Amino acid sequence: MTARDETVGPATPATGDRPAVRVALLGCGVVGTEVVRLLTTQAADLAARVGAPLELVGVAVRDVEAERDPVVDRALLTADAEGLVAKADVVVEVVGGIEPARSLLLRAIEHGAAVVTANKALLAEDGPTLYQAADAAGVDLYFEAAVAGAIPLVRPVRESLTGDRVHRVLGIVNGTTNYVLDRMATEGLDLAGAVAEAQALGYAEADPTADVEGFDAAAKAAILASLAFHTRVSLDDVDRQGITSVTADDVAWAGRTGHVIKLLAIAERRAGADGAEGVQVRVHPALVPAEHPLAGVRGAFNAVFVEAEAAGELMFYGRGAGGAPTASAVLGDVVSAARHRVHGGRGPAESWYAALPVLPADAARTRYQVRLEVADRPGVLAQVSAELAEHGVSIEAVRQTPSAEAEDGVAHLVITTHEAPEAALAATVAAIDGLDAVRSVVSVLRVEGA
Ligand SMILES: NC(=O)C1=CN([C@@H]2O[C@H](COP(=O)(O)OP(=O)(O)OC[C@H]3O[C@@H](n4cnc5c(N)ncnc54)[C@H](O)[C@@H]3O)[C@@H](O)[C@H]2O)C=CC1
Ligand SMILES: N[C@@H](CC=O)C(=O)O
Ligand code: NA
Repeated sequence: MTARDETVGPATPATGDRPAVRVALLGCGVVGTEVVRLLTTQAADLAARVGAPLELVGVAVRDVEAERDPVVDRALLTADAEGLVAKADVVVEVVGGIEPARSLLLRAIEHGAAVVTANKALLAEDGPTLYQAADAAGVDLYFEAAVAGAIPLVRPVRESLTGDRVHRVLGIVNGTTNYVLDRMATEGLDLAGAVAEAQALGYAEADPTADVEGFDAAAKAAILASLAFHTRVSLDDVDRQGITSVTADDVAWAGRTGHVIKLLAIAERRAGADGAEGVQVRVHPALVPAEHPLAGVRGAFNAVFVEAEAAGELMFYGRGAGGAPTASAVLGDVVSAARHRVHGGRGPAESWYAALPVLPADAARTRYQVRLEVADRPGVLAQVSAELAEHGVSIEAVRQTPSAEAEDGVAHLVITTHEAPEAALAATVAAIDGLDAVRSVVSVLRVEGA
């Protein structure tokens, strides 16, 4: 046997006599319960990967008497979250919302604990406060679960691509709305019916506002934009439109024109009005060509494209929600933070050196599909075309069909434009709406991913 042979063989967990890394869990709902399950069932493997055992020292809950999954040891439950964070090396926050999550995380950091959170709402509203506190205390702040659940996306953008220059991030980051739009397209459901189905399946909450109004996707877009462009971007900087205005008719027409409607989050570098580079971040429903990979993202799945200078186009796909998938991302962060406790080292701090201006919504340039009900008589198309030309919006295609539902003498006009500034398109639509021959502007949807 050679000297080399003696060094190889089955791996032995190198935990030695190292003291356990104490983990505190704040919140024991959908995600928290699955975090406990992984910490419990994977304990030996996690210890081997960290180099020391992970000891769950407590689980802070609102109601210690409530019925829970048997995987949660009731002896660990406490209503004293503040007291718990003072006893931990790593604090995991899966409570959600702004307060008391923010205060608890800040308290944990003050005590010198590394923190792991899945809380996109808090990060998008007040991430810099947490980053600054973590930096001052010299502790880790990890949040892979906050964007696209199980999909490794935060770490690739924050760490793997930090040697490159990201141009654009585009994707589906909300599983609930993707499920709803998918059911509308495949089953012909209306929005309310599809949302009710999503609620019954546990995707949408009883109050589905954060998902259907695009707040959840906008928070994730703000976090991704901050990481990708080394610039502080908050929820308020995101031009946000949810899916509540998407009708069954819009979905059916999308299909007829070779598209599907998806709620997209887009963050990109753009030149502002003064020509200087800035960042534009938006969330809105958009028509995606049926052959585009995003069109094939079904059900509650997420998928995100990242376009970078040297790397080119990267695609990340998987489960963006759900207890177990989200817990997978949380545990990855726990292991990273715990390894630093055991072996030294730090995760990345906030990087906002580029401080690019966040550009207003009208800085965006996209293609559009405008659907109109018009009088079915000679010259109407020419009038509409003239308005588009007047505002510098170039037409890519026009399709005119007598509308099956419309009364006699009314035609349905579907105009697809070339890329146009949002402001020019808005002015064009207002002018078209004012034409006598135009009965109504039925819908205006952006076209992305062509
Ligand atoms: N459920 C999912 O698919 C995903 C959730 N997330 C994020 O993970 C976090 C947790 O989400 P879920 O587990 O789905 O929510 P959840 O509502 O199921 O669980 C939150 C738990 O925290 C408890 N809680 C509230 N205030 C508390 C307090 N002061 N002290 C202790 N416990 C308190 C609640 O009683 C509840 O049991 C949120 O930030 C959410 O945005 C992120 C990705 C996916
Ligand atoms: N509500 C979110 C899940 C958490 O991020 C979604 O539907 O994607
Ligand atoms: Na993720």
